[in-house]
Amino acid sequence: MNTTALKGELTVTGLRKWYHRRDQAPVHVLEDCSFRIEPGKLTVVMGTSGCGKSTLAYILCGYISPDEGQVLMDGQPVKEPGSDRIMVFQETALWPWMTVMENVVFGPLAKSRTGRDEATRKALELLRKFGLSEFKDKYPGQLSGGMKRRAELAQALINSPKLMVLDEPFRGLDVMTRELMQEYYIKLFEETRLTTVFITSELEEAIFLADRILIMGGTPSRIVRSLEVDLPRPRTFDVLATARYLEIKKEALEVLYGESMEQQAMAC
Ligand SMILES: Nc1ncnc2c1ncn2[C@@H]1O[C@H](COP(=O)(O)OP(=O)(O)OP(=O)(O)O)[C@@H](O)[C@H]1O
Repeated sequence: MNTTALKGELTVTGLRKWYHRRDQAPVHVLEDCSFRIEPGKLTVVMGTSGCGKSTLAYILCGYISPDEGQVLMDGQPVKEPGSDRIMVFQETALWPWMTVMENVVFGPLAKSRTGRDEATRKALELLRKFGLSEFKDKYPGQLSGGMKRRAELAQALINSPKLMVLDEPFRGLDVMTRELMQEYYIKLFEETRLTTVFITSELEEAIFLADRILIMGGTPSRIVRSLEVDLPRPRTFDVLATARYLEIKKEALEVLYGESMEQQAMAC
């Protein structure tokens, strides 16, 4: 097992976040939002659209600050972005004018943490793992959606982060490609046990990947339910046909449905 399994623990306490906008009413997104992310585990965060999932992800990575509360990673306060916390966004992060290889080695070379030979060696290893060896000299515009997502994962992992935060990384992919990406990702996670926070609005994807699902709810939002996903690992799509999967799905649906009804009632 990789040593990262022992790192990346997050303790999140009492987060409050408002967005202040010129000439418009401020938006109160998070209130008293507290939870723990266990090291070496894959935690999925779900919630209705606009409840503040991306806001939470930005705070965990130090891109924005909460108005109140704190995030500790391995006991240290998170106050700014750092290369030990990597975020993979919904939108592509590949530079279109660079080849796949140039994109993947860009981070370590820019920070002068690694020599070019070492960065190239690591990049080749990651590209092989993601089935992209033959595409290393192609430009992002020459890749399919799934290939771009895999190249972005390689681009993120080359920095050896302690924590990976993925914000709906497979949104917009067609169903088959999305399933393939889920398989790639679960294999990668089970091999590395890199502490992961994975945001998704797809319940099947959430249960297939997760060790635990945190459901956000309320207005402003907080974590309203934590569900253990005690399905066996290594995990294959066969788990989706088990009685335990259906039990977890039913429990999650009840909470998500309740939250969505509450949101609609408030909007009326
Ligand atoms: N920079 C900003 N300035 C003002 N309001 C913002 C800003 N970013 C987000 N918001 C508002 O904060 C709320 C939460 O947004 P956020 O993107 O975090 O939610 P989300 O759950 O990730 O949404 P989705 O599921 O649709 O991606 C929304 O009402 C959004 O309009």
